[in-house]
Amino acid sequence: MSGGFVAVVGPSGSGKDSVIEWARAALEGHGGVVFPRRRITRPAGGGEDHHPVSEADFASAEARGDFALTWRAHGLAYGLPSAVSDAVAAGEVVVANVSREVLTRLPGLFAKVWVVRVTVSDEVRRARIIARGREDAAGAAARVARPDPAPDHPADLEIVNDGTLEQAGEALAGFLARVHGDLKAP
Ligand SMILES: Nc1ncnc2c1ncn2[C@@H]1O[C@H](COP(=O)(O)OP(=O)(O)O)[C@@H](O)[C@H]1O
Ligand SMILES: O=P(O)(O)OC[C@H]1O[C@H](OP(=O)(O)OP(=O)(O)O)[C@H](O)[C@@H]1O
Repeated sequence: MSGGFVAVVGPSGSGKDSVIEWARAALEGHGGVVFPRRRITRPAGGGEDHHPVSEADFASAEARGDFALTWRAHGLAYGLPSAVSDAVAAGEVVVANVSREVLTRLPGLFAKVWVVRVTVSDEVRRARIIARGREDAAGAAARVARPDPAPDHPADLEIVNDGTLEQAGEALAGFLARVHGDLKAP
């Protein structure tokens, strides 16, 4: 039985990484739901526990076929390791924060795909990006202004992250537990 891939998408600052981290901690020990570290050409830090890589190392890894999925945005390269494909093939549910640009590619890569869209108002987003402090003022403004590259793509779950992180995290954790349970159902 194959598993599937849960794409967590949404504009910068909507809370994707925070909600994923909350769900990861909540599902610790649950089994069958995995949260791979993204490879990003960005130095360590800034909230997400990603795997920082240089541009050169990213390009070599991409050429070797070390990635299940790659994309570029914000002047950075992002990749998910090829172990993600193996995990899905082995029946696991893999959860990752990805660009909305890759959504149309996912059904060609994984047996099952679910899309979780995280949203919040532009005012809240702007304030959260600035408070996060990862980007300089220009970088933060560019993230606020980036248009949605896939505005009409449907989602299986929408999380409006305008309440507490716990509320949003519980929504994702509950969805992941359901999806995983459905895969196991006879
Ligand atoms: N529900 C929430 N309430 C308050 N702050 C939040 C909430 N969700 C996320 N944040 C904060 O907003 C900022 C952006 O969240 P982040 O998870 O980095 O978003 P994204 O990955 O979508 O860019 C972070 O500093 C995070 O701590
Ligand atoms: O094409 P988009 O849907 O706009 O997304 C572009 C990229 O930005 C986000 O990552 P990143 O962690 O760098 O940014 P964020 O945390 O500010 O969203 C997202 O996960 C994508 O990798």
